[in-house]
Order: sequence, then C-alpha cells, then structure tokens
Amino acid sequence: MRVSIASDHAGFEGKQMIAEHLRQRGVEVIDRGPDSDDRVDYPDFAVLVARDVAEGAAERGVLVCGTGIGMAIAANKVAGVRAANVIDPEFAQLCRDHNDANVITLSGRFVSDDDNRAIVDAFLDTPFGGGRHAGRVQKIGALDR
Ligand SMILES: O=C(CO)[C@H](O)[C@H](O)[C@H](O)COP(=O)(O)O
Repeated sequence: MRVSIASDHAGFEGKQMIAEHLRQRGVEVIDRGPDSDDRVDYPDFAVLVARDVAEGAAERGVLVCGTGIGMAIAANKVAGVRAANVIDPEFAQLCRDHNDANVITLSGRFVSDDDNRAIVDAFLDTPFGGGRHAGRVQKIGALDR
C-alpha cells in the first residue's frame, strides 16, 4: 500500500513518527512535507495529500496538525476525499467500516504517539463494511458533482 502524509508545524514531529511507523509496517510513504517545524499553513499541505488520494497516487492519506481539524476541513474540499479527524482507535475503525474514509487527520498536540500509531494501524487494517453503508458513501460522492 502507498500512503501520502503531510503536516503543518504543529504536526511535524507526529508526521515524522507516523512516517517511520508506516515504513516499519512495509508501507510505501509519500512524504509531502514540511521538512521542518517552521511555521506553515495547514491548507497548503492538506491539498497535496488530498490530491494524491483523489488522483490515485496514494491509496490512503494521513495528515497531522495541532488538532487535525483544520486538515480535515481543507482535505474534504477536494472531490473524492473522505477525510475523518480521528482521536481514538475505535473511531479510526468506524471511519473505515462505515464511511470508507480514505484520509485521516491526526492531532499532534492532544493525542499521544502511542494512540496515533494505534489509530493509523486501525485505519490501514479495517476494510470498508459496505452493505447499508455503501449507498450512504455513494451519496457523499454525489455531493462532489
Ligand atoms: O488547524 C488547526 C486547528 O484546527 C491546527 O491545529 C493548526 O495546527 C493550528 O491552528 C496551528 O496553530 P498555531 O497557533 O499557528 O501553531
């Protein structure tokens, strides 16, 4: 699997940690930056990962900022992206099972590294449940058009 990842300054350390975790899992990582914790604007990085996922360069995306909220708002502006701001592993599982989320956004300031690693693992390991959820996800897609 290929995963595109990015952050802002507040999520930089978390992004580095998650990128390493993904590589240890054997995942191919596309690191869209930034390369330091110098102050940047999260929409500039959210869009890079969102486009990677929407255009098929990556199957999934991970974005990290202070809360994950700004990254989710920005990423969801890109057609085809279903980004979920996730702060615990059970929500990560549910965003895959029910919503077929293709991007998760993480908090670098309020969630521990251990929890963020567990969130990413659940995000990668949980399949979409389909069934009653499939039509709902199709309706989300219809909102893009
Ligand atoms: O967008 C956010 C909040 O939804 C992120 O948490 C940002 O990382 C945060 O706003 C950055 O704040 P800062 O005061 O500029 O470090």
